Amino acid sequence: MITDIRAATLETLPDSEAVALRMADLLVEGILAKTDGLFRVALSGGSTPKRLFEILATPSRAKLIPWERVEIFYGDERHVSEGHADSNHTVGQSVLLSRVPVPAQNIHAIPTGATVEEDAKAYEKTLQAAYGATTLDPERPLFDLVMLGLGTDGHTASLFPGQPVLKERTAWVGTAAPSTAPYERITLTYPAIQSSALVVFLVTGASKVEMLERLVEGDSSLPSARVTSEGRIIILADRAAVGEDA
Ligand SMILES: O=C(O)[C@H](O)[C@@H](O)[C@H](O)[C@H](O)COP(=O)(O)O
Repeated sequence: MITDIRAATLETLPDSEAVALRMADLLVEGILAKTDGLFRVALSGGSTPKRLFEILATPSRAKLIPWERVEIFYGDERHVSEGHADSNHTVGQSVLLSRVPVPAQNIHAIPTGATVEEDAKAYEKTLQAAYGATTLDPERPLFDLVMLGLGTDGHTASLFPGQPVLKERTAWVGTAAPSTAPYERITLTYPAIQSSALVVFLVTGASKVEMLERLVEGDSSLPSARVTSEGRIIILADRAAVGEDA
């Protein structure tokens, strides 16, 4: 049964630290509950996840996780050279992945060394190899957890307003060239995000008040509000993003 954003659970937490801690708990719970195969997670980009990554890398938390059973993907990537400061993988690698014993073969950065179309195709092949099929089975989600952020224009991953990739219903990975953000982008498409047991939005800060309100209302003019899941959708927001701190 497909869940849409209007059926999402909104959890309001005191501050961004509490949001990061709650996300860390959800990840630990999910990983420990997974008994058949690797726990496949798509990390979100931008600045919000950084504190979560720091928390997961702290020894007291890291030792709770059987990292050999975790397989890391990204929801999207900026099409910049490997190691570029604005790359989502550069942040993920430096703040978390280089500090925990997740096997290197379980880490799948989105390639950025060829053309954006070639790299998107290559990433789709990586996803299909991990999944073991080239078509998505609604009964068998591609991801155990997809983490998403919320942009101040209502985008999520790199599903930006007005981009052709919003119409993609077959490919698992697409590209975007938003005029409102630097760099070309590679992104999971809606069908790939929908193939998930759990989608969690992380939304913090007063700058997100308007978009969070419209997301929760299911305003389908926002790309983020068109996200669906074969499983559950949770929105973790702090009081500032909900507008309670005003
Ligand atoms: O690559 C990216 O930028 C992200 O994937 C993007 O979708 C991000 O999650 C939102 O723009 C929120 O970004 P902040 O967390 O920095 O507000």
